[in-house]
Amino acid sequence: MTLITDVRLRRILDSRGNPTVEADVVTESGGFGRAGAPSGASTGEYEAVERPPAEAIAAAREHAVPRLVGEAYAGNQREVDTILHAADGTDDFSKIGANSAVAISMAAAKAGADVLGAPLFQHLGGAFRGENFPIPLGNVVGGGEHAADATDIQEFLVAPVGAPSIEDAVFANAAVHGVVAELLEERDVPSGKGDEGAWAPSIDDEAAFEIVDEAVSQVEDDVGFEIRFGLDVAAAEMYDADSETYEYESAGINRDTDEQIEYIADLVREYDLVYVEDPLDENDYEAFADLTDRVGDRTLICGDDLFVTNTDRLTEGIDQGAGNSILIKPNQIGTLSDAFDAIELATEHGYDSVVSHRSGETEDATIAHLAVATDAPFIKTGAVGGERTAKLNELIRIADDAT
Ligand SMILES: C=C(OP(=O)(O)O)C(=O)O
Ligand SMILES: [Mg+2]
Repeated sequence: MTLITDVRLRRILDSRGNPTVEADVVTESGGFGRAGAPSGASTGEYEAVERPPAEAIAAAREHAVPRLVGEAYAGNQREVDTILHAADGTDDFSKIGANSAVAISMAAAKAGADVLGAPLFQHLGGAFRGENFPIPLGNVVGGGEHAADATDIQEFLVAPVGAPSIEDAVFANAAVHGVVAELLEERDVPSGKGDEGAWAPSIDDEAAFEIVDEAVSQVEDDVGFEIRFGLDVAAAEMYDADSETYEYESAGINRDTDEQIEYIADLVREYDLVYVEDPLDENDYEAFADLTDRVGDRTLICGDDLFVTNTDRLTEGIDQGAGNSILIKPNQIGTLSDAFDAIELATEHGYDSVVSHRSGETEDATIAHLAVATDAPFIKTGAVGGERTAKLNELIRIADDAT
């Protein structure tokens, strides 16, 4: 029934207006799945390779599609993903492109679920999933590679840790996003939005901390449950290897590695941060381990560019005690099976998984299902904006048994 009979690939628009890959997978019994590849801007050095979409599509049509059509079963995700690896033949998807690979992998999963008549999260995670929901991390202020002339820290992320339901959590994040706008207006600070829909004002990080802290407190008082916040520092983007310092341009400060560790540890204590992603350079496991040692008992130290959803890099991190959580971006590694393996390895070793969007997104909501299917404690997918709410609203639908 789930034998793949057609794979179609096309270029579509992503949220930045750039082309990306969309895949359709059709099965013998008429099952259908469609998925779009996201795309990063602050990409990790060790990510699987995203090829220009036209090239990725041509290469996948030549090398992968013939191996799938009439040969593979969409209901057998491992088989599909193994074939994608074999068709590519490299260890970083540089031949067919991780963008083609991930779009086909996710579309096959959806086609498999369609044939089975099961929601995607259940097809991926089994009958006992669907009760637990991830806490959504919502980006409300940001800069870095996602907006020019804004904060040095890439993302200020709201975490409604005490929300009684996913619906309450999603609306709390949107409310904080709204209050941040009011506070910016009160201070006469004009602001556009960055790539992920967060406000991107021309302020330094210190001012952003004040504003987000105040907005979180206001909304916490309104909703009556605990809301905290966290960061994606995206420190690899600030790190200058020549001077071996982290460059905070808006504040005009450079910090060496010890000072960076101290600074982040102080922020964790001062703002009771619940989450800190990529506080240090993507090559510095040792510094990650040092920071984890200091504050890992009170916050999540998450590796995004550090681990790139890669089990080899996660294994190195586990060995060194670097971080206590991993960001999971399926397109960083190329297939859903690889993303699952990273989550399983993390769980086995007490690392929390944070399933994540990219700054360039489509309406695709696979990551919402992936988070529920794997019982991930957090999902990072923005707070507002159509390509972000596609995932948040899908979580609400999953909770309502309406997917
Ligand atoms: C979502 C992120 O941004 P990008 O997709 O640009 O890597 C991130 O760094 O976590
Ligand atoms: Mg990141």
